[in-house]
Amino acid sequence: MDNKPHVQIHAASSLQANGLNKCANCFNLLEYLRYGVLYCTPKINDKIDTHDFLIAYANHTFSKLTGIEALNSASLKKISNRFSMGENSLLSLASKVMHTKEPITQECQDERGTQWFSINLSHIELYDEPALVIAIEDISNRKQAELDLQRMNQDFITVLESTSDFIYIKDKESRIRYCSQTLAEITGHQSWRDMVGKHDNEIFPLETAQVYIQEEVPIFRDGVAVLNKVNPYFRADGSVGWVSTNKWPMFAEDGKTVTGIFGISRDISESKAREDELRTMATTDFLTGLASRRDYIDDLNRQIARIQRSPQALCSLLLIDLDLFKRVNDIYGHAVGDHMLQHISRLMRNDLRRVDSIGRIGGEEFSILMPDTDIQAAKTFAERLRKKIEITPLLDGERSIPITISIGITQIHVEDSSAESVFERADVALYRAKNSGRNRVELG
Ligand SMILES: Nc1nc2c(ncn2[C@@H]2O[C@H](COP(=O)(O)OP(=O)(O)OP(=O)(O)O)[C@@H](O)[C@H]2O)c(=O)[nH]1
Repeated sequence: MDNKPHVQIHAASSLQANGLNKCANCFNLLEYLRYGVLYCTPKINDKIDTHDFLIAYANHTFSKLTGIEALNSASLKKISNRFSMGENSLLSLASKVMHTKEPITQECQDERGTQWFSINLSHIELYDEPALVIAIEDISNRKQAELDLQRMNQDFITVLESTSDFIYIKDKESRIRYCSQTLAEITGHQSWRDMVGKHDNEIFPLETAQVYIQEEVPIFRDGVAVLNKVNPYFRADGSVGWVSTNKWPMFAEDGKTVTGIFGISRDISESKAREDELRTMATTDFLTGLASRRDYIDDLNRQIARIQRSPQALCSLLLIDLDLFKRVNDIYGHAVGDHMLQHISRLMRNDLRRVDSIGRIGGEEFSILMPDTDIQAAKTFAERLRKKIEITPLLDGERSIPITISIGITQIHVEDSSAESVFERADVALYRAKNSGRNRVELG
C-alpha cells in the first residue's frame, strides 16, 4: 500500500495500551485490508453508555475510502456527521452496539451523497476492556448498479403500464412474469400484477389458450422466434379482437437453453375490420349486395376455364337490363330508382340455385351465370324470371311502381377464351330483345 502511515495506537487506558501494543503487528496487517477499519474505545473508561468514543486506531484504507484524515485520537462524534444514515448516526449505532453487543451492518452515503458505504459495527472485548470495531467498505459501484437496475426496472414497468401493445414475458412453464397493463385490463384483471404466475389456460378460453400454447412449442423446442401470427382473442366482455403477435425466445447465459418467452401482440382489430370492409367493398356491390362486376367476371372466367378443360360441361349466361329505367328515376327520383334496383336484385337472387352466381355489372344491368344449364333450360328460367318481375311491382308507400326486364342469353363455348366474347353474344341478344319491344328474352 502506498504512503502507508506508521501505525499508532491510542489507548483509553494503560492496560489497553499494553494489550494493543502487543497487537501492533496484527494492526499492521490491517493496513493491507481493502476494508477501512476503525478501532474505538469508549471515551470514559468504565462507562459503556458513554456518548462518544475515542478512535484508537484507523487503518490507511479508512482514510483513503472516506477522505477523513488525522483519525487517530479523534473522537467518533466528530466524524459521525460525515456519514449520512437517515434517522441513525454512526454514533447512535455505536452506542447501540455497545449496549446490545450485537453487530450492526448498515448502508449509508457520505455527507455529499457521492459515495456509498457498507458499515459494520461490532462490539469486542480486548483484555477485558470493551471496544468497538468499525469496518467500512466502499459499495458505490454496486449501489450504482443497483440503482441503475432499479431505474431500468421502473422504466420497464412504466413501459408496461403505458404501452397500448400487449407485452408479456413468460417463464419456461409459459407462466406470466410480466405483462402490460393493457393485457391485464383486456382480460378482466385490475392490475398486471394480478396476472403474474398465471398460465394462458387461466387467462383465456381453453380453445384460444391452446392456440397460443401450440404457437410456443417451436420457441421452447428449437429456440426460434414466431413472427407476425394473426390470431383472434376474446375480450373480457366476450367480444372478439384480432392481434398480430411476435414471440421471441429468452435464453439462459449459455445462449442455448430457452428460459422463457418475450412477446408483443399488437391489436389490429380496427385495421383488420377496415381491411375486411375494403375486401367486401371490392367484391360486393354496395347498393344491392350482389357480387361486383370484378368479382362476377372472376366467376365467369372460372366457368370459361372449366369448359375449356371439360368441353362437354355446360354453363349459360343471362344479361339482364331494366326496361326504361331512366323514367323511374325521372318520375320518382333517384332514391326510388335505387329501391327499384334493390327490389329487382332481391327477386332475382331468390330464384337462384346455390351453384348460380349473379352480379351487378353496370348501373341497371345484371348478369346471371348458370352452371350445368344449357341455353334452353336457361331460357325457361329467364322467362319465368321476366314474368315474375313484370307482375311484382315495387311498393313504395301507397305507390306501386311496375318495371320489366329484357334478357339476352348465351351459352359458354369451348372456343370462348375470354369474358368479352361471351358478353358480346349476350349483348347482341339483349339488344335484339330491346329492339323487339322490351320485356323479352332472346338467345344469342
Ligand atoms: N337510381 C339509380 N339509377 C341508376 C343507377 N345506375 C344507373 N342508373 C340510371 O339508369 C338509367 C339507364 O338509362 P338508359 O341507359 O337510358 O336506359 P333505360 O332508361 O333503362 O332504357 P332501356 O335500357 O333502353 O330500356 C339512367 O337514368 C341512369 O342514371 C343507380 O345506381 N341508381
